[in-house]
Amino acid sequence: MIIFPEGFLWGAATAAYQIEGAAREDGRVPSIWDTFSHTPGKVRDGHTGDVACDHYHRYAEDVALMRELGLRAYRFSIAWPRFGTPGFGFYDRLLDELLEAGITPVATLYHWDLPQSLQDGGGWLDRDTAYRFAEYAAGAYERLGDRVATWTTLNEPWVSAFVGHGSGRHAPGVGDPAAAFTAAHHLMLAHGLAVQALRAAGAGSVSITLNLAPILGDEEPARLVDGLCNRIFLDPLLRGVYPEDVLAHLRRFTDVKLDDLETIHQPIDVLGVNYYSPKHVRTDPEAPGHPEHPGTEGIAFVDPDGPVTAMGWGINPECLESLLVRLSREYPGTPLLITENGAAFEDTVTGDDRVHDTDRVAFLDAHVRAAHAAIAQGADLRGYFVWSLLDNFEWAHGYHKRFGLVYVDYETQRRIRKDSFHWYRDVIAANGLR
Ligand SMILES: CO[C@H](O)c1c[n+]2c([nH]1)[C@H](O)[C@@H](O)[C@H](O)[C@H]2CO
Repeated sequence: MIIFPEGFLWGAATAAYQIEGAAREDGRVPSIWDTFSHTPGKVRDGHTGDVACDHYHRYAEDVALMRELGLRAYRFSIAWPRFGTPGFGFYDRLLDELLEAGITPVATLYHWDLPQSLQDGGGWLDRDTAYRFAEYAAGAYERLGDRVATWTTLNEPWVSAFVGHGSGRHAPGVGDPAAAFTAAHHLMLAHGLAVQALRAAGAGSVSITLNLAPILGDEEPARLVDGLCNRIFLDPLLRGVYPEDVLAHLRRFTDVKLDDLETIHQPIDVLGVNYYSPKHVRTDPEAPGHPEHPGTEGIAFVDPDGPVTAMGWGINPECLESLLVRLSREYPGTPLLITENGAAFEDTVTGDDRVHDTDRVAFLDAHVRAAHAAIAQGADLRGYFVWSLLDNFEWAHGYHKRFGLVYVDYETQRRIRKDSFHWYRDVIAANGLR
């Protein structure tokens, strides 16, 4: 029997644009993802978050599913586009429902849905946006701070910066390496300013969530890509410095003012870690480089061999274990939360109205065991959040990729519990695995 520490925070995670819908309801203003998804060719089959899982209206039913799971915590994001509108009252209703169900709310302030009006003013390429974010953070705390247990400033600044501004595969759809590094810096500045604002308002627990991945393969390219993906955020946020190799690299692309490190380096109470899969690289003089990793000419990003998920991502629980152990040794003193781990597989509803997602159960089982192995090696891991509670809008893939413990029939909005839902319910009840 594998038993987790007493009080281990078993959770599930979602994000506003991916599940809420009600895109134009109660005063919600457009975000960059409304603009992006309504731009032909950006999202598969023209899917948008206009309706999504209709969670804005069905939140009580979804919290009942969380209660049935026995979730200790629920990670969701607050839509900045609803801030300052009548629709912001949705979060009062959601929080009251969660607390009534005995579920600890973990709120992300920014999960990629920047108000389009700020994008029109430069977005993350404009330093001013960082200050607007801190004002939003303080205002959200004023409204909801009495009920949110942990505030997460940003979800995955690497994706916002390098997928949104490097390749342009995500909103706002900019394809410019210099813009990517500038956005990355301003996002970290936004984090630091928001932490200061949250602390000043009285916030007890503050965090940030990073997507982190071990970089496997040839040593030299792996070191560079580790710098561009992992250390470019970990070091400023947790050490107050840009790593020298990363600084030299990013200076090839941008002369953005970088002397904000004291602001960026705010003490946080927990580091959120989103882990799905490692990256694999090798030296290849012919390789053109990767637009989401600017300056990687001569480095090939290799497809994983072995089993993959429906996203084509390698299945490698051992890398979760090694990542958590590395973080605890190289960045000691910051407790960790796995804020996302999960997998998309081709789910089908069988005649008995079930979804026998054995692949997902196997994936989650292996990664929960890896998390436990990391704790056994000293990692201060406080919790594990499955991505995701519900099937939902998977960004540029639209609704074609299903990550949920609960299947969503988007035609009827019916929720169907997958086998992984029942498996996870039993893990939480046992606080571990057989
Ligand atoms: C490489 O995976 C990234 O870390 C990552 C994967 N995911 C994420 N980040 C985002 O935080 C979610 O909004 C996605 O829905 C989810 C599934 O794609």
